Amino acid sequence: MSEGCALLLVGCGKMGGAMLDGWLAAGTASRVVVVEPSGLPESVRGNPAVSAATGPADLPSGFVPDVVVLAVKPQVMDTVLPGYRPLVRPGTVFLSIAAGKTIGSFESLLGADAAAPELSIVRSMPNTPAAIGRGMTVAVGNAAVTPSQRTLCDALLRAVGDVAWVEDELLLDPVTAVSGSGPAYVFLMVEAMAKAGEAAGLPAELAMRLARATVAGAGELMHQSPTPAADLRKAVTSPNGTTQAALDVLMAGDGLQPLMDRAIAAATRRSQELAR
Ligand SMILES: NC(=O)C1=CN([C@@H]2O[C@H](COP(=O)(O)OP(=O)(O)OC[C@H]3O[C@@H](n4cnc5c(N)ncnc54)[C@H](OP(=O)(O)O)[C@@H]3O)[C@@H](O)[C@H]2O)C=CC1
Ligand SMILES: O=C(O)[C@@H]1CCC=N1
Repeated sequence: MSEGCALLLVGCGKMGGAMLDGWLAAGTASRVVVVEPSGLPESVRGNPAVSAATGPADLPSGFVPDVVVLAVKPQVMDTVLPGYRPLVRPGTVFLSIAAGKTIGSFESLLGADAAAPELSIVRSMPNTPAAIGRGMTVAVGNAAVTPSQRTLCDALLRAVGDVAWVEDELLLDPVTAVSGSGPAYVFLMVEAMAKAGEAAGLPAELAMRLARATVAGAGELMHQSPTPAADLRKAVTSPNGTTQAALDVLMAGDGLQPLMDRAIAAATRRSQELAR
């Protein structure tokens, strides 16, 4: 279904660029036009399937995208999107990856009646492991999205990792807080483990090497094993051993859980604010 789709990518920074590499590697898009102030990223220069445009008025003549991927920052979406109104047509689906921006806001920015059957919009939230095909994306579509458009968007998102579809758009705020922003929390944990290792006497370089390898190895173990995370944790924890001593701190009433609860709540609130 998705073979050979024509794609317009608006914004090719960290996230758009990572996804573009995945689509080209998987062959999910056969023709891509990229609108990005810095031009085409290095990784796609010279690829005959990809061309650059400076804006909506500069698209190749006769180019009719099946999908318009919106990958600019939420803060500039309101100024950028109205320029793409002429692309609204029954066969084209708009696929956003922007944090916070709601389906309702896209409907008004694209200038179509919210009830217009031809304005197909999918709002999604990927994450940066998409760069290595190990992303996690959650998506929700409006009523106008046809089964084939949903299949097409699913194929694009699946080319860079796993995909879950939800019916309730409000879930996208906590989704953003958990999986969209989540990689940053894990990288911070590596930094914190390395710093704590240094404080305990390890040379800085060795501490960072241990922290990085441990988080990467534990992540890969979890990826390859169907065992629940709590059981993987218990398998490390010998009764009255070293892990137990650390977990008594991390799992105390003032340990990791209340901290994570606050962090996720703050990110969820920020996602809700970005909608305004
Ligand atoms: N980074 C992440 O982990 C994730 C990001 N997202 C979402 O992805 C979107 C992009 O984020 P991210 O890739 O991190 O940000 P980036 O800043 O790396 O990418 C956005 C790109 O859009 C470009 N841009 C600005 N104005 C225009 C325009 N008028 N037309 C086309 N391109 C334009 C920017 O160029 P310039 O820098 O020159 O302004 C920039 O290169 C955001 O909406 C974010 O919420 C979603 C999930 C995860
Ligand atoms: O920080 C942000 O707003 C974006 C959305 C999720 C990850 N990065």
